[in-house]
Amino acid sequence: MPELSKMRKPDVKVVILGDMNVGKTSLLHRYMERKFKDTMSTVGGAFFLKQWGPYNISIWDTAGREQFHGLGSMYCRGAAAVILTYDVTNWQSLAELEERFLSLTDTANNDCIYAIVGNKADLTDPQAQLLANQDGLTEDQREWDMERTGEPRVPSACPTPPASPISLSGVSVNKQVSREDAEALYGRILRYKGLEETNSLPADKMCFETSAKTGYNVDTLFETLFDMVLPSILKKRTEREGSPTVDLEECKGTGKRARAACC
Ligand SMILES: Nc1nc2c(ncn2[C@@H]2O[C@H](COP(=O)(O)OP(=O)(O)OP(=O)(O)O)[C@@H](O)[C@H]2O)c(=O)[nH]1
Ligand SMILES: [Mg+2]
Repeated sequence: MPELSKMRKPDVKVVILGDMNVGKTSLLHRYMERKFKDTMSTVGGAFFLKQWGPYNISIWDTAGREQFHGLGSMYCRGAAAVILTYDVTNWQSLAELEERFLSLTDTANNDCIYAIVGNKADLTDPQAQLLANQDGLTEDQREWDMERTGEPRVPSACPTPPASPISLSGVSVNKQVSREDAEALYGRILRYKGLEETNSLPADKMCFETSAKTGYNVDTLFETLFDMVLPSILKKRTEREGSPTVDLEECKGTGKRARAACC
């Protein structure tokens, strides 16, 4: 763990919330370390620092266990984005977002962005089992090739998507939460926050289905959010430094491939 005094100062804060076991820590490992690895149920919270172009984004992983619930609103204080995570195979995990986690976001910034994320899509969606990348390789296969040869593998033939989840892994789990359910929750969150749907980011842009296991949609989720919090970063910097104008377009997406740093 790096010394606190040597750490870069975060420009903006993103928090990931949700019930225990939905895969919050796994999503962060997948994004920051490009790996799906064994996890322990999170105790308290953990903090990752991501360099995004010239900016530093802190991403806070939180514990879903009831006993740590009281810490949630502390982690959300000053957040520019909150990722509300559920498990697509577990209806209750979506319900918990509204019943238990939404009120924790009262301490977030007024212009905080909310994303709703259904994880474990690999258990219900054949596309997510394979990963959405064009070569059909999983992130782990790609990483392994790169480490071994220094080159990405050229696929010999275009992979044919499997007909059903059963033909891929032999595991088929019922999907309990549909995209429509998640989008309906997004609408209720906007109402809870007193925001007009017409003036807010649309539900279909803010609801994601991901798989920390295969990497499906994980980069898209984080990188979409990072682009969306740029105005927040720029506003904060302008307030701090008193600089009058910043070219948003110039800064946008500059760090797309920056490697993760974590503490
Ligand atoms: N199939 C599948 N399993 C997953 C996925 N993400 C996480 N898991 C598994 O789900 C379990 C819980 O994952 P965690 O990342 O520890 O969950 P968490 O939300 O951080 O849980 P707490 O820290 O207790 O709040 C682990 O056994 C993971 O291996 C996924 O995308 N697909
Ligand atoms: Mg965890």
